[in-house]
Amino acid sequence: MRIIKQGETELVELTASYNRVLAEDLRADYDVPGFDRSPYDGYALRSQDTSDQTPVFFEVVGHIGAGSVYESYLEAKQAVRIMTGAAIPRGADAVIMLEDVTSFAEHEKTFVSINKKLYHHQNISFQGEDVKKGNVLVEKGTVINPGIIALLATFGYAKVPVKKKPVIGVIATGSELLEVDQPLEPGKIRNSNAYMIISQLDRAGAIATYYGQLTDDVQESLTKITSVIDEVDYLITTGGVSVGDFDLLPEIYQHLEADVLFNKVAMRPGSVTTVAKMKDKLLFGLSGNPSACYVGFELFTKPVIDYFLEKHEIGNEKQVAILSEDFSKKNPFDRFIRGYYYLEDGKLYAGPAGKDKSNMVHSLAKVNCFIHLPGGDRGYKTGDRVNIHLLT
Ligand SMILES: Nc1nc2c(c(=O)[nH]1)N[C@H]1C(S)=C(S)[C@@H](COP(=O)(O)OP(=O)(O)OC[C@H]3O[C@@H](n4cnc5c(N)ncnc54)[C@H](O)[C@@H]3O)O[C@H]1N2
Ligand code: MOO
Ligand SMILES: [Mg+2]
Repeated sequence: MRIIKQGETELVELTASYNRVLAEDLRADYDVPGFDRSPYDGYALRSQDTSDQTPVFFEVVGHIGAGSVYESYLEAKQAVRIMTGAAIPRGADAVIMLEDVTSFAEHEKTFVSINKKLYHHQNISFQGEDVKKGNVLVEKGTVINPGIIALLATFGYAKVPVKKKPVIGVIATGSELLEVDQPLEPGKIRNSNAYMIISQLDRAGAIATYYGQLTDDVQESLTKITSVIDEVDYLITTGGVSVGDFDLLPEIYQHLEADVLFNKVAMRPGSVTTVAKMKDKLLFGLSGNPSACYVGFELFTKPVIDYFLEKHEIGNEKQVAILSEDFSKKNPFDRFIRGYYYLEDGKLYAGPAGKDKSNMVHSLAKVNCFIHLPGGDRGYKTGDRVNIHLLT
């Protein structure tokens, strides 16, 4: 976090601002409502003229819908037929609903008979009762949701200042990899990590640029990384970071003269997660194992994206849940179980989303959280309270 940069601001159309990160405080530059208005279809009148002892007849002197204004001043025993959202006429201090009056005509004038005492300010939606001018309504760093879109429109943001998305390159490494449209061959597998990461990047609010897959060849990898590094803010590779004969990333970092910040993490899965710094760019060396790759991204890349976007919350939201299954095997390292959380009877539970091995892919389909089990000399039991990281 200390060495990474934060992104710039750009203006986007209001309709394109959903899910983006607000780059400036959203401040009210006028009261909402901007004028006292009627919350009902009815008649605006002076409450002092009403009575519950005897019916009072009011002359209907005007008729306004939302968007129109009654220009005159309302006098004693006068009423203006007014629709929901229309400005309260000057002189009026209350509104009676249409259902509560009887209207009749006499000498080409219209009257309403009212049999009810209204109080001062009854049924008025006041200027500023929703939003007061000058208030900060949404702080910068907030992800824009549909409600915020409504506020942005209310305050005239045809263009919205949002944080620029980081551009993050994705490269898959491994001579065993086939592209998704290729038929299977002996010993080979389809590259799933790249597409998984591209969608994780999308979910995290970044722009993914996919540079394809490379074989385990130092020169090929060096050429590729060098040629694309200037196009991106950060670069993610998957595979080749462990200690195997064809795990070439450590050597590649050396050739690139990248500063390896760490190349092992005391956790499972994702223990091989490596991060190196090259000029002002970070190179994320995520594991080739699908589950380890997924976890490495969420724990290490996602927070960097959040920071770049200057979000309020860095990293995934944490909660405490009740464990729904035993994890009796003790483990010296912290584990991040690919989990599934659910609410039942008002309580939050979490259990494994499938088999918990770092080389497995099936459990990722159901995962909506990680269950963080700190390493130590004991296992965990059903009913234990555990921290979870929400992924939704
Ligand atoms: N002697 C040791 N062996 C291993 C260790 C160790 O500490 N000592 N660590 C293990 C752990 S933990 C992990 S995790 C893996 C990490 O492997 P790499 O990051 O080097 O990844 P690869 O060797 O390239 O591939 C591992 C595995 O994942 C498959 N893979 C690779 N790329 C993709 C992709 N794009 N889509 C789907 N699957 C992919 C690959 O075929 C391998 O099966 O190392 C352990 N070994
Ligand atoms: O990185 Mo490995 O997945 O710890 O299993
Ligand atoms: Mg390997």
